Amino acid sequence: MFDEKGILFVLSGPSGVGKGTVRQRLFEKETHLKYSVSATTRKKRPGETEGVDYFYKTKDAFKKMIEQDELLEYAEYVNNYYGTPKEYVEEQIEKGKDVFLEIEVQGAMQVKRNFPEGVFIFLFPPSLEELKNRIVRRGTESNDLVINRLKEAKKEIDMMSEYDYVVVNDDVDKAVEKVKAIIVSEHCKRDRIENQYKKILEDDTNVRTIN
Ligand SMILES: Nc1ncnc2c1ncn2[C@@H]1O[C@H](COP(=O)(O)OP(=O)(O)OP(=O)(O)O)[C@@H](O)[C@H]1O
Ligand SMILES: Nc1nc2c(ncn2[C@@H]2O[C@H](COP(=O)(O)O)[C@@H](O)[C@H]2O)c(=O)[nH]1
Repeated sequence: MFDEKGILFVLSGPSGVGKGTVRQRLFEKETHLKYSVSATTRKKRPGETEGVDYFYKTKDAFKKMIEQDELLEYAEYVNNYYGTPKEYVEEQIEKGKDVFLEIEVQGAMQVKRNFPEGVFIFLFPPSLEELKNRIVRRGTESNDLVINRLKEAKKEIDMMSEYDYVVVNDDVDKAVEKVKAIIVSEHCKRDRIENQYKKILEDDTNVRTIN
């Protein structure tokens, strides 16, 4: 009702916790959200599509994006670069659209520094064992890479207190409902703080007479 700018929602958490799964289910229900497709230097996995899952870049092309200040944030994660193209996010927020980022923790902390009005949600695994099982079951990483991702996971979980919200992903539907509730709650908050209420306080025309 009162919002002019959109809200930036940042979902992060360790690899394999279910960020992509929760995000996909959320987008089936919350069609107003805009997903920011990241750039990465990692190789395309079977079933992934350029421009839908990621913009796949060489290391040189990625470094050029950094030099030209095209990224809102970026991080080196398990020997690859990942980053959020800035222009799309800024355009959508200006147009009043809510933007959703699904990124790892180092990048989320950069966004928090540069865009503190964002909303930061940490997706938490039921246990480290279940996290490991999920990455292994997904079958996209070699055993060495699973171990590297789990080592990163412990560092990432240590940063959890920096987030506005923590959602445990034991059940996907329940986790999605919680993220939806966060979105509604943040809109209610912003409606109150946008200072638009001053227009109502200054408008005397409706309180003088009936008809
Ligand atoms: N609540 C859940 N219960 C059981 N399995 C789940 C749950 N959520 C996700 N999974 C499964 O766990 C695996 C990892 O999920 P997903 O790929 O969404 O994680 P991610 O956090 O996006 O990982 P990455 O950061 O590596 O991209 C997938 O096989 C997915 O089907
Ligand atoms: N800092 C950023 N992290 C990102 C971005 N896009 C994705 N990611 C995260 O990287 C890891 C690994 O992803 P995977 O697709 O190789 O499994 C995962 O935690 C993603 O959420 C980004 O733009 N910036």
